[in-house]
This record gives sequence, C-alpha cells and structure tokens, in this order.
Amino acid sequence: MRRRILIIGLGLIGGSLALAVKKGYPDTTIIGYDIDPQASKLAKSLQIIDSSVSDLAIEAPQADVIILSAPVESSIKIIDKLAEMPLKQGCLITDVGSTKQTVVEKGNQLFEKGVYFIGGHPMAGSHKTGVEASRERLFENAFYILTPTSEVPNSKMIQLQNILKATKAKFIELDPETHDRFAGLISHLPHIIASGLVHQVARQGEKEPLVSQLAAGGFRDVTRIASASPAMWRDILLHNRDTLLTMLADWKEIMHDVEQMIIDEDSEKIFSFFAEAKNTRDQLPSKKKGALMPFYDLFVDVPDHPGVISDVTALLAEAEISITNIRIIEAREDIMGVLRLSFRSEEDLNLAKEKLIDQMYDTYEAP
Ligand SMILES: NC(=O)C1=CN([C@@H]2O[C@H](COP(=O)(O)OP(=O)(O)OC[C@H]3O[C@@H](n4cnc5c(N)ncnc54)[C@H](O)[C@@H]3O)[C@@H](O)[C@H]2O)C=CC1
Ligand SMILES: O=C(O)C(=O)Cc1ccc(O)cc1
Repeated sequence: MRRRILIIGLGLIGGSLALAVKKGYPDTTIIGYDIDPQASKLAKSLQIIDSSVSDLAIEAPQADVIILSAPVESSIKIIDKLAEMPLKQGCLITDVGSTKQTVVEKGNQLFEKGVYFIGGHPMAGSHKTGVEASRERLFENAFYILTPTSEVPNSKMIQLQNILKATKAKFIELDPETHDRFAGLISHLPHIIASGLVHQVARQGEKEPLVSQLAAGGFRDVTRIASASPAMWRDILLHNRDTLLTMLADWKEIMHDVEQMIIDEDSEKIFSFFAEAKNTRDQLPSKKKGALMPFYDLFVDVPDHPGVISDVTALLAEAEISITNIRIIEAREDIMGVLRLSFRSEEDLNLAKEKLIDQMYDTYEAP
C-alpha cells in the first residue's frame, strides 16, 4: 500500500519537505492541507503535493504520517484538533516548529491515542515565505534537530529518520529545553536584534530619508532575516518567552558594557571587544548551513576496486565505531575515489583514522 503523508501548512518549509520526500520516495502519496485555500491551490498546481484537502477531519484519520508545518501557535492548535479525531493506530506525527518545549508538551498528549509524536526542527530556511519559495534541496547538509521524549519507541524514531533522510539533512537529538536555549541564542535573539536595527534606522529615516537610502551593503546583510514572516516570528517569541527574556537581559548587559567603553574612551577594551568577537567568529564551523555543532568527517582515499567500501565499513564495525553517514565523493574509472565518513564524535573519528591508517588507507580531515 502507498504510504500517505499529510502535510499541514503548505508554506516554505511544508512545501520544501513535500518536494524532498517525494523525490526520495516517489511512491508516497503527499496530501496537503492549508488554512489558506490559495496556498493549497498553488501547491497542487506547482505539483508540490499530489492532492489537497479542505477538511482536515476527512484526511487526518487516513494518514500514516502527519507533518505539522504551520507557525508554532497554529501547530499547537492543530494538535488539539488531531486529539479529537480517530487517527490511524501507530500514526507518526512530527512538526517543524522553531521552538520545541510547548509543542512537544502538547504533542505528548497524543500518545494515549496510540499515535506517536516526535518534535522536529530543520535548521535551515530563509526569510522568504510561502509554498512558491519551496526548494527540494533546502535542507541538504543542514542540521535537523529531533526532540523525542521517553515515550517514543526506537522503531518510530527510525521510521521518522528514514522518511526525513530524503532531505539529506544531518540529524541531532536534543531535549526540547536544550533545543529552545540553543535556538534562542543562535537564531531567535539574532532575529530580534536584526529587526531592532531596522526599526532604529526607520525611526531616523522618518526625519532624514537619505539615511534609509544609504542603508545598503553591510546593513542589508546583517538585517536580511528581518524580512521574514511576522506571524512566524511572533509565535517563536511567545513560545520561547523565558529563554528570550534571560537572553535579552544578557544582551543588554553586553550593550551596557560597550556603552561604558565608549563613555570611557577605553580604546584597549574596545579593541578587545572586536578582537575577541573576530576570533570566535573565525573559529565557527565554516559549513554552508548551521553552525550548531561541528561535523566529524573523515575523508579516505579508496582505490576504485569492488569491495573497497565493505572493507572500510567492516574494519570500523570490527572496532565498534559507528558511522553516521557515508558518501562516495568521486569515483571515476582507474582513479582513486574519496569516501566521506561522518562520525558522532571526535573520539570515534580519531579511532577510525587510526584503524584505517593501520590498514594503509590515506585519510585526511576537512581543512
Ligand atoms: N522559515 C524558515 O526559515 C523556517 C521555519 N521553520 C518553522 O516552520 C514553520 C513554517 O514556517 P514557514 O514554512 O517558513 O512559514 P510560511 O509562512 O511560509 O508557511 C506557513 C503556512 O502555514 C499555513 N497555516 C497557518 N495556520 C494554519 C493552520 N491553522 N492550519 C493549516 N495551515 C496553516 C499558512 O497559511 C502558510 O501557508 C514554522 O513553525 C516555523 O517556525 C523552521 C525552520 C526554518
Ligand atoms: O533565513 C535564515 O538565514 C534563517 O536562519 C532561517 C531560519 C528561520 C527559522 C528557523 O527556525 C531556522 C532557520
């Protein structure tokens, strides 16, 4: 039987997930639902979904998997609605919201119905909104955080990762509280600050219009994210309230310190403020998407020879080192190919390196 996946909320993220999953699993039937009939219509005409429904109560009970991809507050309300519906036993429900604690708390109420909720957050996106901005490869190489609670059986986590692996994202498990602290710091607080900068320029621009015209270049770069969906960001702030209140207090303290340095004309402290920030910024993992955690990737030169991949994997399996991802980067005839092996930790990476070098493999890490 073809698996039915219901996507609720056909915007940038719902549409991008639909495209990635359809590409990975062409036999899956993807049904879309959106409160805005125009979004459903557009998703169908762009062939992002197979069909749309106008009544959630008709489709939800038939779905094997339900993905909630509306703004956080709406997703929570949808969970309340799902709780009233006769869902398929074993149905897997996940969300993509940028905050996790309140959504997961609500999702946990579904377990007594014989369905499973696993919180999720793909750490990639854009300031663009709407299904027309969807991209099949939006999540490629990005981190995808999953926040399963203790009620979630392993088999359901595996099922979810099997579906979402079509996104080619890298999975990380966090508890909802840790997720919200991390996301607050690296995403939500910066968003508030970017929007705050825009407000400050706008206020001045009312008096001196030239200033807004000059606000190109660097200003545009650091404030790009302020063009994102206000509804989505309203919900994020309301659902990460305590974390953000603490972080805003810390931020004000840092700004207060800067203010004092300027008042004191303390050139040494001002220099250090920038030098330390530069140093830290320069050391962030330089991957295209997401700077939450480093990758533990090892590259191995392998001869173009049958069985070479199983030789490498068997060697590591024997040493009980688990590989989280494996990819052949280049394998043309008669030349060496390159195998990219990803590990969970630096310790696993170093151990793997040792074992491979022992067997005369050439290994190297990303610069
Ligand atoms: N935009 C981004 O870069 C990222 C967003 N997220 C999360 O993904 C979720 C969706 O964000 P986007 O796709 O960017 O927003 P979007 O604005 O592009 O799409 C949201 C869609 O949800 C629909 N919707 C709203 N309430 C609904 C309801 N009650 N029932 C059904 N549909 C409803 C809207 O009509 C809209 O089509 C949010 O929870 C956000 O926090 C996560 C990662 C990145
Ligand atoms: O536009 C960008 O650079 C983003 O950072 C998009 C984004 C917005 C919200 C998220 O929860 C995750 C990613």
